[in-house]
Amino acid sequence: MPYLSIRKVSKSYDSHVALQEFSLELERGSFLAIVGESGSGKSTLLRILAGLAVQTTGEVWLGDRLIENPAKKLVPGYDEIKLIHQDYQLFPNSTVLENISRPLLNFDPSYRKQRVKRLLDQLGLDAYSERFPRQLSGGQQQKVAIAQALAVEPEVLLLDEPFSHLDRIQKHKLIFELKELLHEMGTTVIFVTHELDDALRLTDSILILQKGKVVQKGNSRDLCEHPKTRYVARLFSPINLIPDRFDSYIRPADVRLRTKGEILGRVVDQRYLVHYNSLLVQLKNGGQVWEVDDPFRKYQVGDRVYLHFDDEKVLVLKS
Ligand SMILES: Nc1ncnc2c1ncn2[C@@H]1O[C@H](COP(=O)(O)OP(=O)(O)OP(=O)(O)O)[C@@H](O)[C@H]1O
Repeated sequence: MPYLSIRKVSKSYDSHVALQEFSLELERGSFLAIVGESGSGKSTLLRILAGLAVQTTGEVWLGDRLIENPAKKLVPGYDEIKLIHQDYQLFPNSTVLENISRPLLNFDPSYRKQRVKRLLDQLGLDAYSERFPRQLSGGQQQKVAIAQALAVEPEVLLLDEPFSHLDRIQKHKLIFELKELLHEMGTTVIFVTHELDDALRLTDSILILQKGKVVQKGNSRDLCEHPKTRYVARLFSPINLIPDRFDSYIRPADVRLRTKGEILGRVVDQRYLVHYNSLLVQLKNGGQVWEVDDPFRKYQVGDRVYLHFDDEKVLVLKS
């Protein structure tokens, strides 16, 4: 039986449709990442799911409970569903321990103490419990905000790009730690981001939003091999438009470099990457520039190269 059920939810601001009719069912304890560019409606959806924004149509159900929006509920939001976004607000004059304790003020003091101790331990914050937020790094502050949201043991955690203040290494470490912790707690998680790489570090279950509309849902392999739009294809790698063939594209990794052949070009740039060199090749006819992988690091700027690809690797993408 689906646990979180989103039924025909949509949102318009005057005549602007921020989210087209959206339906989704999630099992308890499952993880989903929603990937979309800026303005695609990700935050709008999460705020509706958390009961913090009024939808134009549709309903959200958690088990057999209807999630009421602020038009119906005097105190918006639910303890069962927590939303964390990048602009978390910690209490500046409270210590880490006090910040994490706050949501638990109405709980039994011994439970509160034990719960906060566990969260400090789980998020690796023990050493900082007596510090104030200003005495912490961005990553540590973000962990405190996460601990605060987890204090009441929400059943659903909605993550709205909460790691965007962190550098790549810190971010990936935190996603990894959080993934283990949330699986252990059995939390149902929806993570929205515009970075596919971040999404895939948390889960392989991906939904792509474009201009307020779901364009595709699946795992990374489905999406990479059978993208429905150019945007979905480009989340994985650049794509090169094939001359004289409508809406046909090829990925840099699917182009082979030869010294003889059909499509002639000249290498105009070369970048050293961990598994291959990435080349920019200017095509002779038309002057278009292709991005091509050179796995044997064979070619230099100025070299003439011929480009080959198998037809089965061609992606036909109309939008
Ligand atoms: N209060 C509002 N009034 C009018 N339009 C709004 C309002 N909030 C959001 N929008 C519009 O709705 C659309 C979706 O916004 P939303 O914030 O959900 O996108 P997003 O995918 O979360 O973007 P980002 O990644 O930049 O946060 C955008 O076009 C935005 O301008």
